[in-house]
Amino acid sequence: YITETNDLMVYYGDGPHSNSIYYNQCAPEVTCDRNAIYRTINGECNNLRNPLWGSSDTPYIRLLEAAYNDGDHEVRRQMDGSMLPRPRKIQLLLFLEKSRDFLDSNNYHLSQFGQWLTHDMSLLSPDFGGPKKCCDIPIEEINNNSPYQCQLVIEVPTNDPVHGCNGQTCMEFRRAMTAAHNFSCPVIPQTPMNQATSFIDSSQLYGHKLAKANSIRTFVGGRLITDIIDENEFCPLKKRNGSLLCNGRDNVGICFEAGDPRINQHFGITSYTIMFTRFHNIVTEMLEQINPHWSDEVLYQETRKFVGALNQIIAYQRYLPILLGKSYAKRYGLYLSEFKKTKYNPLLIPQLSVEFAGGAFRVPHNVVASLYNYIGKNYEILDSARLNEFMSFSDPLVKCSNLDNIVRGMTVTPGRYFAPSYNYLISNFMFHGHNTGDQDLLAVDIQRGRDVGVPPYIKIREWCGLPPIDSFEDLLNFLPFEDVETLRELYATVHDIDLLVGALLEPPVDGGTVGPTAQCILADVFYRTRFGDRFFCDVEDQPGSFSQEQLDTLRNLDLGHVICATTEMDEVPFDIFDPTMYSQMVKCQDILVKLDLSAWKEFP
Ligand code: HEM
Ligand SMILES: [Ca+2]
Repeated sequence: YITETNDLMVYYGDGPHSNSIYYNQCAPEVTCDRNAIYRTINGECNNLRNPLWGSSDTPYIRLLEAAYNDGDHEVRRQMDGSMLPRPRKIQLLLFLEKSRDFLDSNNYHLSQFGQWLTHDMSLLSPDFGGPKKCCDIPIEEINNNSPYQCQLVIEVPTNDPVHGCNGQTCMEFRRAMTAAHNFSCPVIPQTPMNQATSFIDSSQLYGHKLAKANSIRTFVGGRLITDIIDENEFCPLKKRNGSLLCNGRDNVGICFEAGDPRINQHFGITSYTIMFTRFHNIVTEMLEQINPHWSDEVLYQETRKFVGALNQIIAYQRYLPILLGKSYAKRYGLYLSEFKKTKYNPLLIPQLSVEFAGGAFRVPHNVVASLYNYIGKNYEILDSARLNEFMSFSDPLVKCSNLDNIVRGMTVTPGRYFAPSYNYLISNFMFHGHNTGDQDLLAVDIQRGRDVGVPPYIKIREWCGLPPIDSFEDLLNFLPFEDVETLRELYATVHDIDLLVGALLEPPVDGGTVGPTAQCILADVFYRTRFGDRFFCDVEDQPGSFSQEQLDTLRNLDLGHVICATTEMDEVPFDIFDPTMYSQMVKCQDILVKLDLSAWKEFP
């Protein structure tokens, strides 16, 4: 089940970790229309032999055996049988002192496009059943008999330098939904379920399931539903009550609906969803002008296909080279070429791995910056906001031109340099003001890895073919002495280190922003989501493949066109990830001429 394509290990679907039990015993029967020219909303029938591959509500695959103490769900132990170090303790000893923000040569769109892409591919949802608040259970009473959801709440030491003085002894954490617990499929060990479509198909905008997708369509002229506030178009408003993220705060008036439930998480992701919703409606109107005979359904699907392809192009042409390094991305088939189109491989399972969603793709949390600037038309700083205080709180976005000012700020402000740490605010006060209480994203990420049975760092490094590590001393080849000493203090042996901890400490690869272990796990998934996607933008000879002319149009578009078309900004950096201080600006009116859809004109 393993072949080598340019040295990259590719697991095929009949391998031992491909969840065949789920597909054979528990998954619904699906019949596919082989001639369908559009993707289904939930991703089914992309792979015609295994119609559920890549669709929403399917299990993540594992690259390696799950690491659980009891082979099912209990958090793994260290080699000497002792408990792993507490996640918050790891944050405090190893990372917190490095949590200041240094300026990067990329702007905020690097982190924001990254999160936007994550929400397209992965929704590893916590289980919100059981007790309302896990921290209501006294922390010393938590054990294996506690409600499943609450077994891994995060303990805050009493001498915590940040929270010790305010008396917070517990941070909320809920175990992930699994096939066995939440989808009545007896998969052992516990296997988390992906509620997103793993394909890069803009399902975070349109919905990962049909009912959601339909609920945000107007069914007129291909448009998505919007609400107008002060003459500007926003995602539709919904009631706060019952909404995952808006619910937990006082004084919140605005709560948006969109394809993905995380739209209200913070104003960066909210702004992106609003921009892409506006962009959909602009494109669909342009298509209607060119093809007045097209029905609502055709307009909607053609626009969805257009937007999905554009996001793939931004991901592979613009984002991945910065993340993984351009030469590596090219070498491993992750860069699109005009001359060599993507050849679809139906044997490749287009699922995300547990190691990716529960570990490696969280490393870029290290580029999330603490402060967001509102910047005006003349580049004056109007205001700035702490990220953590505006999580689940979109109200300020809809006032005056604030969305435009935030997006301008994200464009012209250098982002956070990829340091081996998360910023101080999300390390201590994430969701500040929310009724969950303050959280530590790094501790959550470490805990999530353990929750879903991610194997330890050294094992994964080895799987990646990196030089073997047998002792803490071996780590000195690439880690600073102090970090190795702290790791030695925290963990029983070098084989016990958590994936996220090791991957975050590794110095970045040449030309990229993540270390070699994260690079390898990310490459594995982005290879699958390209070559395992029958509707990938430049796949030829499938029903619904783009014409060469259409593809040429799409390839000339970028995130900058979306920003120009949907905000009041009248110029953007030539390279959209470069903050202006490093980059030349281009006028929106000049670049928007490229948004010319004549290649879509149909001659009846
Ligand atoms: C911009 C600010 C961001 C914030 C406030 C944020 C916050 C969060 C939170 C609260 C979670 C849930 C953690 C859990 O319960 O396990 C999460 C998950 C995750 N984040 Fe972020 N994140 C941000 C940006 C990013 C970026 C830039 C990336 C990567 C490029 C990223 C990748 C992920 C991934 C892969 C997950 C797991 C998602 C899933 O499968 O459900 N995030 N993030
Ligand atoms: Ca998707």
